Amino acid sequence: MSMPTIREVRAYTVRGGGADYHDQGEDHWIDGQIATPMGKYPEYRPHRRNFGLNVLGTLVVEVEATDGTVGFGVTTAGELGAWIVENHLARFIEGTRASDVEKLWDQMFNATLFYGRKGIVLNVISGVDLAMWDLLGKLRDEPVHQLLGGPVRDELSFYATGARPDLARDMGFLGGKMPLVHGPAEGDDGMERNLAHLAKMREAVGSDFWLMWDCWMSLDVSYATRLAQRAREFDLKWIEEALPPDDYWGYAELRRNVPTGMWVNTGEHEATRWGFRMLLEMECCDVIQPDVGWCGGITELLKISALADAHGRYVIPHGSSVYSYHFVVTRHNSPFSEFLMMAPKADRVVPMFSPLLLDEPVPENGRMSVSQLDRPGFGVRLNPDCELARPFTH
Ligand SMILES: C[C@H](O)[C@H](O)[C@@H](O)[C@@H](O)C(=O)O
Ligand SMILES: [Mg+2]
Repeated sequence: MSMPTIREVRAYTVRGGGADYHDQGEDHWIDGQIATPMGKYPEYRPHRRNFGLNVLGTLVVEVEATDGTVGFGVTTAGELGAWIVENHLARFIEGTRASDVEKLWDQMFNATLFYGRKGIVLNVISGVDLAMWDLLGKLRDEPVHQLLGGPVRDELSFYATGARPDLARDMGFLGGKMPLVHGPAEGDDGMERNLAHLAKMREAVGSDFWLMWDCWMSLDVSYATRLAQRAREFDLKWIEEALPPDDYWGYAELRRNVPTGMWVNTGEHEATRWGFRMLLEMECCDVIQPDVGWCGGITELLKISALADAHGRYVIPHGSSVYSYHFVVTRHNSPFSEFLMMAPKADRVVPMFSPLLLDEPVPENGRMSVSQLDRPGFGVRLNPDCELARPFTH
């Protein structure tokens, strides 16, 4: 088969869930009080929408091949991302061979280096890259996991992220990762309240269930060290993203400080092989957690993962639903996956990118068979009920 080229790229935005899963209505657990780097300002403490966690919205990138086949990818980037795709990246995408993902990635990254490197530009590059892999799978009539070398196991197993690990246990998950509620600005009282909550959850779930804390970049080395040491009593499995992403030195120190056996995990706000090289070479963490929609897409995640493997580290991607599943199932050093509980009360399993995608598989009893991923590309469709806007055209 001769490989078609890309005829057109289109960038759309959509609000309310989807890839910007923090873009939820009121009373969602994900927007309750959670420790954040903005928690030192009392007015921005009660919920994260206050300081604009949901400002970006979802970016949907569609790539249409000359034979009419359309691939798409989603990420968190909204209008800003749409502008970058339409006004800058389109020149590299259109006319490229649908299988030339490496060359396209290299061109997009190098052409944006003067204002990119991390953050929203890498989200956008990731979105385009996911669209290209989806297209390639559809053109070859194969799931993306086959394009990546094929599954190394028959099923995926999941831990749940949400406010109710006690309910996640009953739903069959391996463990529950809770948001830390109180940050350093809330002093000793906040520390005691965090520990009391962990104690209560350990009591509720028993001893054979993982419990973790997601600290969402909110702590400093001293607070995180004290928290981790005191959490040992309650068998905390890992402490996640305890520090700001640029504090590689702090992570290395924290990793030396935590009790033996407790993991220090991080990386969901890190990007590219160079960012992860810092985390790995500086021995910042036990597990890296790249988000395939933010770190550079599948093309870059393959490199990050190989680097982690050479350092003897697990790669447990952050969220990202099918975009993660197709990758995780092909890697020996990705033995389990995250599932984000997007039901407002974290009391039932709903698709992670709801309502944007149709056919999005979800775990049952904490597991998912690879056969649920056996559709061309990433195997999902855009929900026609979600109103897409195309703010810019080129
Ligand atoms: C619960 C955390 O604060 C984030 O909302 C969560 O999305 C992320 O950090 C995660 O690891 O899933
Ligand atoms: Mg996290």
